[in-house]
Amino acid sequence: MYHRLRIQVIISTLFRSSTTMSARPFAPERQLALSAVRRACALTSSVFNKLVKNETLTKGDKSPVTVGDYAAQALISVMLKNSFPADPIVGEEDAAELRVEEGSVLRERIIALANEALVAPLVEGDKAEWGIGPGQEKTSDELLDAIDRGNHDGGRTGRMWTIDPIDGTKGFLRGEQYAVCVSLLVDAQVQLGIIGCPNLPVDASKPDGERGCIFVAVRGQGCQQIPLTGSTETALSMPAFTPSSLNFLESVEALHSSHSTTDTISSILGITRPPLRMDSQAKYGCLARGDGGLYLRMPTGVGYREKIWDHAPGAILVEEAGGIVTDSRGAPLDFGLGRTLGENFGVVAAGKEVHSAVLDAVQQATGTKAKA
Ligand SMILES: Nc1ncnc2c1ncn2[C@@H]1O[C@H](COP(=O)(O)O)[C@@H](O)[C@H]1OP(=O)(O)O
Ligand SMILES: [Mg+2]
Ligand SMILES: [Mg+2]
Ligand SMILES: [Mg+2]
Repeated sequence: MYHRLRIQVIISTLFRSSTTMSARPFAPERQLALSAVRRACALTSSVFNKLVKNETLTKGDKSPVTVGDYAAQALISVMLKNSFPADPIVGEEDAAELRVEEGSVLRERIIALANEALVAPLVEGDKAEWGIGPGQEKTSDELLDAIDRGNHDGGRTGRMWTIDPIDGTKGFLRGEQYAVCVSLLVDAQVQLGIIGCPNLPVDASKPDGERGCIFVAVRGQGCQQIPLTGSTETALSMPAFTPSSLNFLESVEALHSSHSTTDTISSILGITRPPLRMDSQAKYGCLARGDGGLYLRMPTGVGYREKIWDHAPGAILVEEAGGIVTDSRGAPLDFGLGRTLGENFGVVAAGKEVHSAVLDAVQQATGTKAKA
């Protein structure tokens, strides 16, 4: 009797844990991508500390970013290939320039950094079968091939990952905000988004407190924040804003998003609080947790096409935290057009309560026609 009961308890415990694991779509992808982003954040922080802070490479020199970009994309791509070998990747970087520089200091640095990140000891949640941990070095050719696996053209159907190994390069060089960004698209819909922000305060009300957060969202499973150095997950949901309590999140770089257009929109909406300017997709994470009520990205001119890796991870964070993300005409962002979002009509991300008022204001400010 005692044995039967014990067996039943064991079976039901096993059943419960296996159903919770298998019942959650994209659980393996989430776990692996979290680990990859965490490792890539450690890599990029070490590039900053070793090469930028002590000015081994000057800030005017593009190479520290290049080293970090390539090495982080190689690392993430190797990890994705180990577990999901059939999934293509739309990554920002490609290795063409590195291939002609065999033996160069730059290339050797990149290989060493990627391998250092791959062989770092396993932490909670990591699995050796992901091809990480001691002894898991890759050759130069394997790492260059991994970078080039990011050459996929994108498209309307099938599974594909996006990687932006360092988003917000200007912020990275200033020692301010930047982000490591990964997403999984299935038939052009974002199903998983992960953004690692090594320099972002864990709590916006404590700007001098602990720094380093990861934001993660799976479609239908909400948006969570996890400290970079821990595993405690905090569910995020956007607070309800009204125009009087709203403030903008926008790019630091006026070339990336028109500050003057947002100023006009701000006065149409009667917003009095100053904008919160920061680089990178950290803005989407901050919006999801309520540090600001509205992220606007208004084109500064014709010609620039937004890239899918610059918006797919962020968009799902905001949607899963209860917000709405569209272009400035009210149309959904289309991640099925290829590597870019096609024609660029900006981005409007905001809470449900204010999104349509913002679209109206954008229409007034720019003379464009917003969809109902
Ligand atoms: N003219 C432009 N308009 C909008 N975004 C741009 C433009 N030029 C570069 N970007 C991209 O903006 C992102 C950073 O945005 P933010 O200002 O919000 O931090 C980067 O991915 C950067 O791409 P890239 O990595 O190729 O430089
Ligand atoms: Mg980017
Ligand atoms: Mg980038
Ligand atoms: Mg770039």
